[in-house]
Amino acid sequence: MPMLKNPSTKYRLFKPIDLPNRQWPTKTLDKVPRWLATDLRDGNQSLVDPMNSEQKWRYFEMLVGLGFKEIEISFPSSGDTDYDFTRRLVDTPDVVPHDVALQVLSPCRQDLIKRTVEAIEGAKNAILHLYLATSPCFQQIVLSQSEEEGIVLAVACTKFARSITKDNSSTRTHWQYEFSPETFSDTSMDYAVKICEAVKAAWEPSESNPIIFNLPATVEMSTPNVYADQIEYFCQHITEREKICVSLHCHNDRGCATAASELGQLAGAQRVEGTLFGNGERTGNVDLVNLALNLYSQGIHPGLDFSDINSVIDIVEESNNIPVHARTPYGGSLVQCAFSGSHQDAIKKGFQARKYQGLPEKDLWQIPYLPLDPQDIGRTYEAVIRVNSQSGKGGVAWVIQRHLELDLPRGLQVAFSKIVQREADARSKELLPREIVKLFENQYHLKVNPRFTLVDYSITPDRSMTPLPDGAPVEGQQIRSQNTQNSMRRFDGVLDFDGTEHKISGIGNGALSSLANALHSVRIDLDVAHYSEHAIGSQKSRNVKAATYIECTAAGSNERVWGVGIHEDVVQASLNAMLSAASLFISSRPNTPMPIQH
Ligand SMILES: CC(=O)SCCNC(=O)CCNC(=O)[C@H](O)C(C)(C)COP(=O)(O)OP(=O)(O)OC[C@H]1O[C@@H](n2cnc3c(N)ncnc32)[C@H](O)[C@@H]1OP(=O)(O)O
Ligand SMILES: CC(C)C(=O)C(=O)O
Ligand SMILES: [Mg+2]
Repeated sequence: MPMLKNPSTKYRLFKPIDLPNRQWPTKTLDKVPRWLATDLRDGNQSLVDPMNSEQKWRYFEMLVGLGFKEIEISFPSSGDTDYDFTRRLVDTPDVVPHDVALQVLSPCRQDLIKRTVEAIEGAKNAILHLYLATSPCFQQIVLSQSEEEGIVLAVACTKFARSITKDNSSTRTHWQYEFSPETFSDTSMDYAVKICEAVKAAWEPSESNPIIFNLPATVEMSTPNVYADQIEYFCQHITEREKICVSLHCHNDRGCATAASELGQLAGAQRVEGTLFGNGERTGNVDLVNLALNLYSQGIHPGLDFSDINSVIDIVEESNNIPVHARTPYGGSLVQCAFSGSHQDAIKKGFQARKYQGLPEKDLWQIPYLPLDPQDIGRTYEAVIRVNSQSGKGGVAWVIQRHLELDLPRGLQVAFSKIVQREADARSKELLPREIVKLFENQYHLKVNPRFTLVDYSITPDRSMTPLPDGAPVEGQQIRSQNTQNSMRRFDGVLDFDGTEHKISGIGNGALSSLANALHSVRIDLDVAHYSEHAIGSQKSRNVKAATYIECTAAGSNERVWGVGIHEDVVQASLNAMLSAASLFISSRPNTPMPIQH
């Protein structure tokens, strides 16, 4: 068995900055940032097979449809695909809405900046984005550059960029400028501020057209609070703050990109760069769906429309050729779904309370275990509860309720859930709703004929006032009274038992009890212990039926069986329920002698 090596000489604890008066911990995230989607650049550059022009086009249209106003569309100097795509977007009328700015990225190299500007020139609104790494690690290892040389290069490139963009008198574009001190989160804060001051002086931003300083956690190096400190430090120390838009660009190496982006906003950032579902280099960029819906589920509209999240997922998955993980916040296929019994029970009670109990703030979403209403992102309640061997009665009852409109009484929930549990254990897999419904219909003979069926019957007032035979059931309070004047009823009928007909008759104080009494003659001695009913179907369509549930105890034993009957006629529904229980009873006792032939 290999042992994880001692890391203490190989890796270092990240050294936090000293920020004694930090303000961000007491702030609340209640503002919507400027969103920048970099799926078509940072996301795209990390794919095994980068998107082709058609895929980029479709993705771009989706981003616009979702409401993004700033979209990083390409790295035009990387090659023809990105360059041509950029030009195609710029040159095709009516594709880019007037209020959408197209962002393009270039390294600090004049030839590449020139090509980048050529690609985007003519766009109504463009953001030219340059990057240069500022951490000691990158300066020493990658760029072979001193801090001073870095500043000189950044300033020279900014001035060059300026000369061919906003200072170019023939430009048709409204230019914004973004500078990213790449690897900001591993940079000395004083140096980060210093290089940005120099870039700012070179660009000369205004309040109405601020420069964007995008402060990336190019590689996530620390806990999110440290990143927030760095952002607050930068915001405190950079001058002319009103001419600056501070932007975040968090990667997810430690799995904290969402937290870092949220805390970074508390620390003063106004803008967030990321991708849908967090595609991007290595573990990805911050997930903008996550951030946006975090705001939404706090009652703040993020300005992005994820009301049809499944369509978004389809396009993202097809374009990236990477599946959205089932546990991805909000979007994952299993995120609004519970398998475990106690979660299902709580969710079911939550929906019941929402429907039936006038909760104090009736519109407020208060469903246990579901922080967001699945319908808000275009999902239904159907799959909120799914059933496997970890599930309980509540989950099973939910499925039956949603698919058959049956509100099973608690005892029946318990009884049926045992059957489902057995089946799920035996199969070691999830039971689909249609399989659960079929189990229920088979168990209670809703579709298949019960072993007992009534070929013919009549229920008449018992004028003979015959005394009740021994053991004839007296219907309980919950049993519907059939007659107030003469409480006794006589049941006469022909019963088919497994293909053989039997004449039966009995007396009781209602239809149900007279049938139960009549069943004595075929050696079925059942007492009704529970009876309940409700209507199903819509009153409007006049397609209303009665659903009846009875629980019977076998005379002289503790055995209990449930029966379910559904019929347009309420009396027939209760007789069906009785026969359903009787069928279950006889099937549960393989050694029961055949009923007496008449
Ligand atoms: C953190 C980020 O996501 S940054 C964005 C990264 N995205 C991409 O790289 C995708 C597109 N890239 C490309 O198509 C290519 O890498 C190009 C066109 C930019 C450059 O290609 P090449 O000239 O072949 O250079 P190559 O990719 O091998 O190496 C990068 C070079 O740029 C230098 N470099 C790296 N970052 C920067 C920068 N921000 N500014 C200037 N030069 C830089 C490196 O030091 C290296 O220089 P060297 O050749 O003198 O050692
Ligand atoms: C280009 C920059 C912003 C980048 O993608 C990063 O640092 O991660
Ligand atoms: Mg990045």
